[in-house]
Amino acid sequence: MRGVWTTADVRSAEQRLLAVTPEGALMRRAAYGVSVRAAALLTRYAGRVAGTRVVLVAGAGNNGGDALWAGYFLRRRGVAVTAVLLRPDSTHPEGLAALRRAGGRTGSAESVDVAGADLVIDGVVGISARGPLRPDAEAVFARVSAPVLAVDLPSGVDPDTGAVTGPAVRATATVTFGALKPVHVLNPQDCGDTTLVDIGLGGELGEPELRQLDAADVAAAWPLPGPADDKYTQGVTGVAAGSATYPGAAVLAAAAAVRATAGMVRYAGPAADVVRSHWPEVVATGSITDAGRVQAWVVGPGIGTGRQGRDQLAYALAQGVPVCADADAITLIAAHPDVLDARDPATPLLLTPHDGEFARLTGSAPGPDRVGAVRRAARRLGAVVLLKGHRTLVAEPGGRVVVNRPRGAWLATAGSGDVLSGVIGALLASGLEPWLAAAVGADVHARAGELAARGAPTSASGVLAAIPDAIRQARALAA
Ligand SMILES: NC(=O)C1=CN([C@@H]2O[C@H](COP(=O)(O)OP(=O)(O)OC[C@H]3O[C@@H](n4cnc5c(N)ncnc54)[C@H](OP(=O)(O)O)[C@@H]3O)[C@@H](O)[C@H]2O)[C@@H](O)CC1
Ligand SMILES: [K+]
Repeated sequence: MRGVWTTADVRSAEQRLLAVTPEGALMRRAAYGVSVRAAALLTRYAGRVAGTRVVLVAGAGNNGGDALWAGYFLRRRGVAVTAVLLRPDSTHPEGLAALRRAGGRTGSAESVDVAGADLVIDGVVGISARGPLRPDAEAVFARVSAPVLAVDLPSGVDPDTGAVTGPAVRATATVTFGALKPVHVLNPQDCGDTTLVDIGLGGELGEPELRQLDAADVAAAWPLPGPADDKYTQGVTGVAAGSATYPGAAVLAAAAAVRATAGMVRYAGPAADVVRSHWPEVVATGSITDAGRVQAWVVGPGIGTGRQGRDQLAYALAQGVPVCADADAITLIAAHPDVLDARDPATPLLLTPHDGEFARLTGSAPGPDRVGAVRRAARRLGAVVLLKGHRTLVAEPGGRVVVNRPRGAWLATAGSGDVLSGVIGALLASGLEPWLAAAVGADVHARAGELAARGAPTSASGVLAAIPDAIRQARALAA
């Protein structure tokens, strides 16, 4: 599992490390990492390192200091380096002296040939950033046509939320130090390809703000049948979804549960005949009260927001097994919070809203601080909340949050959410703790979307068909 730390965490860890490190050593280590990445980008985009032209854009703080020191290292590799000093009177003195010593030049925003650079290094602002790019820096970046390497993070993007509220740098690549910060996982579009340079912070960092699963985490969590298992012991998933008029959600959610584990899937609802005809391995009945015993319920996709859906939800919540409430079930909970009274508080509940459902559920849209919003919702509802989005987030009431890895936007297709809830339901039934079931389910769902799409639009049925390959992929990468 990869950890992600807030700027406050990183700053205090840095303070402790600085106290026991020779003056300037951390910055030089960080800057050397920037210069190595810069050289790789120059090789890729300009075909060489020596003889290329690099422009540094340096602000007033240590981020600018990093850029200037990186310029010093690049000078030693024969690169022509010019620094635009946004705050000439408060530029990092040692960094500036080092750059000048190595033969680097400096100039004002107007005098430097920014458009002629082979690479631009953004050292405007780092973890002390507040708000968008200021007009002087914005004017410089408006003239940039070369690739941009961001020092620590793209300036103008909020380090702790990844939000962009005005002009900001869009980087080709980012080099960060010591720890990933939220911006790198919440806004990878603006960071480009992020590399982490170890400056020895590891031991000083506490609990991470966010976590990201690796293939190894997914493979380790994925339930595998043992020699003593039968169809019941692997967990029976119950699916209450769809309607006679709209059976699609029922078919997709039940089928996803079938694809996701080797155990048994029961379906209960008005689409029983359609589900059975598509997936004969599903044990289907018309009414949830006749469904028989299950180890987890998926309730909601396509059940409607009327009396029948409400009864199905209340029944599932009263069975003492984990419930994944999706789609219409979320709207029902938002409209009738008392429906949750049927639930024993010890029974895990997992909610999977998109932004609109989240707003209905909590009374306000997630806003720019999506991590804060989902964490608060999980705490208040006493439930695991999976907030869908380009970056899917999973929060548990205790405060831990997992952020999904980006795998393209192909999953934004009708019925995709039904597939996700089926996968998560199967994992819940197998006994995974709900937070992990949601995070692992979202990971495999995203992998399946990527495999199904392979560069062209796909459909929920395509995602469904790719689930086994997605599981194989995660297991192979972890092996
Ligand atoms: N500590 C360490 O050991 C190490 C630190 N390292 C490096 O230091 C960086 C943090 O440096 P830092 O704390 O000096 O602040 P930094 O981010 O450069 O900001 C400077 C000033 O900019 C301003 N400003 C704010 N918002 C702005 C905006 N939107 N647009 C423009 N300007 C804006 C604001 O001042 P203001 O103008 O508001 O008074 C702020 O004080 C870190 O990201 C990493 O790169 C590495 O070398 C590893 C070792
Ligand atoms: K920066």
